[in-house]
Amino acid sequence: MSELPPPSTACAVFLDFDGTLADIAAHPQAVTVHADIPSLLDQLAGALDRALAIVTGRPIAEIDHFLSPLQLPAAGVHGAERRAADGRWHRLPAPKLDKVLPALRALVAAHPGLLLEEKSSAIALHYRQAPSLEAPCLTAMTEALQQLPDMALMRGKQVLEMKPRAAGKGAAVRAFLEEAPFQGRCPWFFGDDVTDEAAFETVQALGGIAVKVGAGDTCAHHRLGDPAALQAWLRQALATLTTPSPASR
Ligand SMILES: O=P(O)(O)OC[C@H]1O[C@H](O[C@H]2O[C@H](CO)[C@@H](O)[C@H](O)[C@H]2O)[C@H](O)[C@@H](O)[C@@H]1O
Repeated sequence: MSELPPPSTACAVFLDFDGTLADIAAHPQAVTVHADIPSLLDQLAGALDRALAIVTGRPIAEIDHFLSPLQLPAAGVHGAERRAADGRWHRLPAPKLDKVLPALRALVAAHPGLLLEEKSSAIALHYRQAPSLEAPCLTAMTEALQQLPDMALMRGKQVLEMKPRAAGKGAAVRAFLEEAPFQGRCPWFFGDDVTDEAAFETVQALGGIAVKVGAGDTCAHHRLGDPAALQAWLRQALATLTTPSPASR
């Protein structure tokens, strides 16, 4: 791991949400975002010519809710949906999740500790409140996957997620980087989870900076301890980018 270099106004910043901008909570809706985060992100985006985006497994609508009133460029559902900086939406075709939902709903109904998140193009089966049920959850998701060959299984933090094979955080970052205001900038990606590794690989292959937030194996060359450390870095980055250099005073 090496020390983070100072940011410059030529960066594009990409931020994961859960475990990165916000601490992990007992339930997906129990997450809280520090009160000054929307304003901080808005100011930082301003210093970067708006080249700042959220790249998350959640639907973009949920990110808008947590960061309200701020609406940033965003990739949601692991890249299955994307709102570009010009406000245009890009969505992969919705998979036929109806084929597998009844069996997964039945599993969750039989075990109140489990939680099923039904997204437009993905399904997340959470077992944070019932960790002993990880194995049956894996069996159920593996069986479901056999009916949906265009979907892939990912293991997140106490969650098993099924998302379109064509969707990924690396591809989402590449898509942003083909468009203004991201194009031509040095990409920085901050994430905490195995689902962020594809984005880490992508930005490092492009000469950018990958930052793992928290513990765990990673291909990222840089690390911050936790979401609080990221928030401190964001505040420092804003100060660095908005303080005139001595030469320009
Ligand atoms: O890509 P991310 O922004 O990191 O989103 C990944 C998944 O995060 C959420 O689940 C995780 O966070 C929850 C709240 O802290 C926690 O309760 C859960 O155990 C974690 O797995 C979210 O619910 C998923 O939809 C995201 O895909």
